[in-house]
Amino acid sequence: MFIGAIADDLTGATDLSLTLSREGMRVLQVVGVPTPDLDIGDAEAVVVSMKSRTNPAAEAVCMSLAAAEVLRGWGARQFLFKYCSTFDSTDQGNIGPVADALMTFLGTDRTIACPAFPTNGRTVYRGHLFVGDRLLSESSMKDHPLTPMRDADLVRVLGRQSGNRVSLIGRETVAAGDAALKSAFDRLSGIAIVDAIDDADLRAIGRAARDLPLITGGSGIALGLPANFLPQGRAASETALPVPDGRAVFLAGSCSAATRQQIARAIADGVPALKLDAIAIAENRVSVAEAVSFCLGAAGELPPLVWSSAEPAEVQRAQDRLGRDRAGAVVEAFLSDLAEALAGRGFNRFVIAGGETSGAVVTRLGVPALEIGPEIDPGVPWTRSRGGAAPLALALKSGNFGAEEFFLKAWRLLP
Ligand SMILES: Nc1ncnc2c1ncn2[C@@H]1O[C@H](COP(=O)(O)OP(=O)(O)O)[C@@H](O)[C@H]1O
Ligand SMILES: O=C(O)[C@@H](O)C(=O)COP(=O)(O)O
Repeated sequence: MFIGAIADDLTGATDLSLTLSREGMRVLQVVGVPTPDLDIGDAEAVVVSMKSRTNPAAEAVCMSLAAAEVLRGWGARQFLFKYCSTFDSTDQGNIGPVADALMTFLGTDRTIACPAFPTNGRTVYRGHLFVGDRLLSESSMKDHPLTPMRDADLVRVLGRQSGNRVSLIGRETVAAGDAALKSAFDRLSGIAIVDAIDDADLRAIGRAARDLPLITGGSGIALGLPANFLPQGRAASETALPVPDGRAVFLAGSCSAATRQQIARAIADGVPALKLDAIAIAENRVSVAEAVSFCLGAAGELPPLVWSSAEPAEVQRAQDRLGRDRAGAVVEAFLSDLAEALAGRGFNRFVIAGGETSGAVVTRLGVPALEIGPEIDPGVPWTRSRGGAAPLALALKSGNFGAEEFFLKAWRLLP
């Protein structure tokens, strides 16, 4: 086993697993902190998916260290802490506290932090994170329900979260060649935000990072890592992962701008849809049984969609009434109850939008591990459950990923 990765949410973990697998690595993604006796087969990278992004920092640290301990026991040669390409976090954490704790655990005084994912429009320049052409703080991430990002200066953002010194390795060093970049990493003390504006930068960073025990970043940071371990020319394999015949459902708890557009498009394309309201759920004015009947009764050709995704003003109203965490939790619990009920009624294909949402649903479905299948859109593969009950096909979409026609595109790609 070469790479042991710890991802702070489930969709982020599938995103990372897809990247490693497309770079030729045999990847196993596990859901939750695994027990040391889990059979990882011939996996060269194991990605532990957690649901720790918005937990209290001490809890996130504890879960991450437990995962690191198991990965070390399996012989991981390099550790990767994966967080969101939009650096989703608050001033309390969890990126800084988890990175600090992993550094101590691995006995290293240095690491890098680079959330860049240029294919999906996330670039880092002069330490500032851009989403498309906008600074992070001017993107729709400023209104995220759980981790509103209102500062694009990552040295400042991470500086507020970490006990380590946070510095910048700028693009001029990244572009200066492998030796210059490696020497910057060798001289580093603390955590360096590293600029990256395209995949060539990320591959250069990957090569220069070959001796770092710990790397932190988005999935893009993994582009250049497999080549440090694998024989040259190992081809990626994209295998379709069939599951037995069964029905499909779309579930969306992400309030991200891309997901809201994808929902509008699916409805315009004729997908039967049921909208949930967070306050109505909390006040028991809508029941899971009604949503189950809706899905069972959606007899047309296209799968049903159940969604709670809302504009920032509606999210704000729910949070004012219920509190931020409870508003999120009631929706996650509702969609998990629904998925569990549907899984018992012949549904075995789930397309789920949202990282926290996917984490809640997949945990409830009792899925211990995932195999990585073909890419639907950048950062989003089809996956198949491994272990647990009957195999499920799962497409777990990060809120802001995917083309406008994502839902039907994903469904049509199924074997
Ligand atoms: N209508 C709503 N009001 C308030 N919170 C909501 C609503 N719909 C969903 N949520 C919550 O917002 C959060 C969205 O996070 P997540 O699923 O990670 O999406 P993303 O991938 O876009 O970040 C979840 O906790 C979800 O339960
Ligand atoms: O890096 C990314 O952007 C994704 O892999 C990711 O982590 C997104 O998180 P969610 O938007 O919460 O799904």
